[in-house]
Amino acid sequence: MADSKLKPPTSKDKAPLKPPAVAALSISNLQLPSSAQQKLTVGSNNTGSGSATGNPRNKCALKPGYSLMSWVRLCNSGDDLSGTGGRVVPVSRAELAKHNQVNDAWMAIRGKVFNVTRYMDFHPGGVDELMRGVGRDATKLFDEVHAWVNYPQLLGKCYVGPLKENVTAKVQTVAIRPPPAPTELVPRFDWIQQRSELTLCFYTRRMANPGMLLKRKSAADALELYIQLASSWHVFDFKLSDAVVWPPKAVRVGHETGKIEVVLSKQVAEPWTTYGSQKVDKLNAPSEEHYEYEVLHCADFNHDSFQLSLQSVKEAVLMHVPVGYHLDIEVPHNGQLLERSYTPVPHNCLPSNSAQIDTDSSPGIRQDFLVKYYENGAVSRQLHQLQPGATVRLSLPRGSFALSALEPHRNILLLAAGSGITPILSLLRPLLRRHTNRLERLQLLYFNKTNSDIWLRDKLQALQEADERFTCKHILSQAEQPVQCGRICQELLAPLFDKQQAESFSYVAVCGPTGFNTAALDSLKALNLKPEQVHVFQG
Ligand code: HEM
Repeated sequence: MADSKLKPPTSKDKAPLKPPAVAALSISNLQLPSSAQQKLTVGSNNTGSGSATGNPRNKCALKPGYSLMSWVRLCNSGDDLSGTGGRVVPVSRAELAKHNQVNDAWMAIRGKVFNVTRYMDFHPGGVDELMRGVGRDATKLFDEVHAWVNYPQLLGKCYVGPLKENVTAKVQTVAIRPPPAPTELVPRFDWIQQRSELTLCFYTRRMANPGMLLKRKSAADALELYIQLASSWHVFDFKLSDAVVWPPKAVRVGHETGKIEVVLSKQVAEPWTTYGSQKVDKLNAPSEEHYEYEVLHCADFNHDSFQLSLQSVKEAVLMHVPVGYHLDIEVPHNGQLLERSYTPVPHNCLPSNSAQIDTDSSPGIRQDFLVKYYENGAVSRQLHQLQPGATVRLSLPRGSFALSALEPHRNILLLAAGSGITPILSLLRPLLRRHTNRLERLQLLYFNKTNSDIWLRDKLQALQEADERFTCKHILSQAEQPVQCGRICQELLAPLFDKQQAESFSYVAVCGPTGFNTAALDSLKALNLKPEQVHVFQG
């Protein structure tokens, strides 16, 4: 009997039916899906053009040392892969055309220019194929070959800047976004009302970890709501029966239930016969990728960090960031735009002395950050100088953390170093409040140089006292007694993965600087943890 898997390919087989295995890779969080790794291991030993996945397409054998893992390492090495020294530089088409050599290769995809010079030898389709797209807008070509490839993540560190005069490309971002897979979830809408309130409800899926962006419109009976599910957006454009008060009275996003509720006060308290009407578009992403925010508060937090609280200008948007996702803060400097990723800090984690500032503003109108100040860090230096009222821009939520991946795990270890604590903080509450497969143990090992570098010690201590399942251990590299002294290494972690122990950890989330993340990943691999048991956030 013929094995269908071994059948020679037909031209139909070449159509992009392949599951987007590569899309699961995240540079920003260093997570390697097992399938991607396998593919690479085999691919790098191949001599022909056969595919490691058994998918007989035009994949090339990669030279030793040019695996996907090596690319991830290079991306996290701090090397300047974009060649712009971390600056975002707008690029004209004429300028783009000049970078068309193998040793100087730029490429535009969906209005963004990437320097792919260092990626050449890592490209699974080979150098010659990649060269077909350099020096020009390669969006169409890229999509024809492999629309599913998650290039924003793979090339995140190669980003040069936006392609100038790129109005059409911006529109294309919306239009060309790969259509959702047939199984893709579409949020279900429902509504309920009281005399004075209207509640809009959206049901996604358990553990969907949705993001949300609510936009005020000029008319008081209209609003736009965008729901983010992984990398896709669903847009609900509402025309309500009557006027409502902005901002909403409450917004609730259930991490576990996947349910979103937006509670609006009616301007006139009376029963409505219907909520109004809405148009849904499941392919569109918000047309704007950045939103204006003004500084509410910028004040030192400890000897080398500060708290930055931002509020949407004119309260125009309300944003809920999915657990483990980050926002890019864009700040102008000398005619250029500097950008860096920061994970917002949950309100309940903020130092209590910041409570004087506007704590009651509707959740999501405000975003709070703890920022480490680097003497040579252009972005942190700029942000530190901001006065209340100054404006910056925030991107849409970005990331690829899958909360659902943690659902089967009841013993979870968190490894954080320095300011890498911020994405970890966003996990604490959702994990401890999880009802399904209730957590047994959540342990945080928090690595710092000295005591004075520890962020939010009191808050972590209070959580430990409030919930016996949570423990936090501080590990200092320049220790003052009596805390534990050390650095991340296999010996330190080994006892936590002793299979003889009933409570050995089965999942680890890591966030710190590159060196820390790499050391953690190496140690965890040596302790036989599989890629799907580890998530690394970029520090
Ligand atoms: C626009 C010019 C490009 C061309 C003509 C091209 C061509 C190809 C070809 C022919 C393959 C083998 C296809 C196959 O497996 O069937 C391939 C694979 C691949 N390319 Fe490209 N490529 C281009 C740009 C890029 C860029 C910019 C990236 C960076 C993110 C990239 C990442 C990949 C990856 C990850 C694979 C493996 C895909 C898989 O396993 O399914 N390519 N490419």
